[in-house]
Amino acid sequence: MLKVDGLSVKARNGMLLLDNASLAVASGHIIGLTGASGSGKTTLLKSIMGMLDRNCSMIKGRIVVDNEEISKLGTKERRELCGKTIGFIPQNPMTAFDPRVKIGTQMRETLSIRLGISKSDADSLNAEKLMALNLKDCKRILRSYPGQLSGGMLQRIAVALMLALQPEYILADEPTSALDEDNREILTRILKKQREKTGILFLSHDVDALSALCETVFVMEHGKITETGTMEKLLSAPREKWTREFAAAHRKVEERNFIWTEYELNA
Ligand SMILES: Nc1ncnc2c1ncn2[C@@H]1O[C@H](COP(=O)(O)OP(=O)(O)OP(=O)(O)O)[C@@H](O)[C@H]1O
Repeated sequence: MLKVDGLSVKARNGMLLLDNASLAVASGHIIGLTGASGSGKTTLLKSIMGMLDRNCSMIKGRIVVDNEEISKLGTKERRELCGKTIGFIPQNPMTAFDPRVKIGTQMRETLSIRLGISKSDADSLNAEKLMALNLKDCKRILRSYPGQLSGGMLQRIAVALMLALQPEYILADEPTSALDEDNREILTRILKKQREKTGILFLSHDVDALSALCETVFVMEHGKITETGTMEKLLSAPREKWTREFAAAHRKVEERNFIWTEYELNA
């Protein structure tokens, strides 16, 4: 179980980025986290990863993974958890890779160091996972530098690496944001399958993905968890301001789609 317990994070300028936030992710479950832009979702993930910006610090609370309070560990021990115990799919895929090194080299080194496997085994595992994510041109991808690939491709490569590493917990920050419809569906299917052996914290504004994947969705506003429930319940009976607006916006999209479909049928 990965538990965030009463976490508060403050920036040096005095701004409270997280305010007594608590949630838990158990293996075999996908927990959703949504909320307005700037409400603190990424800060929560960075806190779990031990990757808070230098001008920010935890002022209260605990982060516990499988009964170990990881927020008490030093930087080096914390870094060792990255990849094997906790995997991170960042929101901006460009930040996931070193722009100076070819993708194939980065993936190979990550797997051979983290999993202790040979470079050729790492190459085969990488190719297999890239194919699973619909990146069929994997030879070219492995020979490319990050800047030669699209945002959507880099996002899927970050997911492929995560699948190869098989961490106990995955923190995914808007993993579908740069993907087209087909690839969003493929990723949703893969994460659903991955849930069997992993606990996943899934940050998203994508109602379809949140509904398809998450049993419980947490809503964050101004650094606080304000509301929790199934996506269906949050949309049909929202309590708090942001959730009400989010549900209303979703209804409008659905109505527009409905009108468009009717129009198409009558045209
Ligand atoms: N290093 C920092 N110093 C000061 N303020 C920061 C820092 N990092 C983030 N913030 C502020 O903290 C708030 C929360 O940011 P965060 O990136 O966690 O939000 P978010 O919910 O992930 O947003 P989005 O959905 O747009 O990614 C924002 O107001 C942001 O400007």
